[in-house]
Formats: sequence, C-alpha cells, structure tokens
Amino acid sequence: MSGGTGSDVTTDIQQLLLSRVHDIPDFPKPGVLFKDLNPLFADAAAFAAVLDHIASRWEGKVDMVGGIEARGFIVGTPLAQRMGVGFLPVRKAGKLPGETISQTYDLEYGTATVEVAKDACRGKRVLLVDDVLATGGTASATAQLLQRAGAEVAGLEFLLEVAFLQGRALLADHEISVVAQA
Ligand SMILES: O=P(O)(O)OC[C@H]1O[C@H](OP(=O)(O)OP(=O)(O)O)[C@H](O)[C@@H]1O
Ligand SMILES: Nc1ncnc2[nH]cnc12
Repeated sequence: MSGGTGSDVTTDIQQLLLSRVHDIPDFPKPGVLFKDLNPLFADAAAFAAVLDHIASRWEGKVDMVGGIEARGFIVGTPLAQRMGVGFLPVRKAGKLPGETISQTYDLEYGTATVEVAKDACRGKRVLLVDDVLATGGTASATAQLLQRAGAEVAGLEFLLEVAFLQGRALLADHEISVVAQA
C-alpha cells in the first residue's frame, strides 16, 4: 500500500497483518493506543508472507536495509537476508562502538536519539524499515541521519501506519510504503 490502492493480493496481506495486531490501550502511557505486532512476529507463516511482500516491492532497488532499534531490527534483518543485501543497524544513543553520527527527535511518548556508524552507509541506497509509523519523528530523524552519513534514502517501509497521527507529513520528500493502515 503506497498510494492507497491495492490488488487482491495486497488486500490479503493487509488483512493478514491486521489480524495479527494487538491493540493495547494506555501503553506505555495514558492516551496512547499501542499497536503490538508481536502476534505477527510469533506467526512464522504470516511474518514470512509479509516479508516476501515487502521484498518483492524493493528487490533490486536498494543496497542495504536499515532497521531502527529495536523493533526495526525484527523486521529489517530477515528482510535484508531475503533481499540478499546487508543490514544497517540504526541504534539508540550510546550503543555503537567507534565514530558515530547522531540525531535527536520527539516521540509520541518522549524523546530519543538515533545513531549510525560514521562510514557504514556512505554512497549506498538504503531502504529504511520499521514496524510502526506513528508521528513520523523517528523515521524522519533517521532519514536525515542517513543522508548526513552520505547514504541515499531509497525509500521507507513500515508494517503499520497509525494514519491519524499523520507521520507521512514529515516524510514528504521520500518514497513511503506501508503494508497496512490502522
Ligand atoms: O513515528 P513515531 O512517533 O516516531 O513512532 C514510531 C517509533 O516508535 C516505536 O519505537 P520506540 O521508540 O517505542 O522504540 P522500540 O522500537 O525500542 O520499542 C516504533 O518501533 C517506531 O520506531
Ligand atoms: N501507537 C503506537 N503503537 C506502537 N508503536 C508505536 N510507536 C509510536 N507510537 C506507537
């Protein structure tokens, strides 16, 4: 789902994914409806189908898959393996050894800083992946980070978009795809 239309196959994938999202009210703080994708990750066949769907969309168009700690690692590592490209870990502050570049951003429930190793993605076409697109703060900060690190952000892919938070508005300069919207 990139522009809001979809084939029957896409609809099947959307339904499959949505059937494996657990809504948790007031987590991690009051007023947030947390979208828990652990039921998808726990279902090998459903998760594989979703990963195959994403891989077919980006195959041949990227040199690396970048995943945002922590849930982006769950999605990004198996996706990179499927696509036959390397995985780029985008980590929260203070976790990476060596020289790093960092970017701070606001979250729906706090603030955070992401970091990448200084020379890990220079000149590479990177597909940035995460489980959820909410306010867009994490993804937008990470896209800026990768560009500052010399990468081309070839696109961004999310399993689930929390549409009412309008995170896409922060990512208007990028190609975005989401498997499903909630
Ligand atoms: O669009 P946004 O409003 O920026 O929110 C989306 C981000 O929030 C969640 O991560 P979180 O920061 O909770 O960390 P985690 O992956 O370690 O659970 C999610 O995995 C995204 O990275
Ligand atoms: N509502 C939400 N559900 C799951 N992950 C999130 N990250 C930011 N907002 C979220």
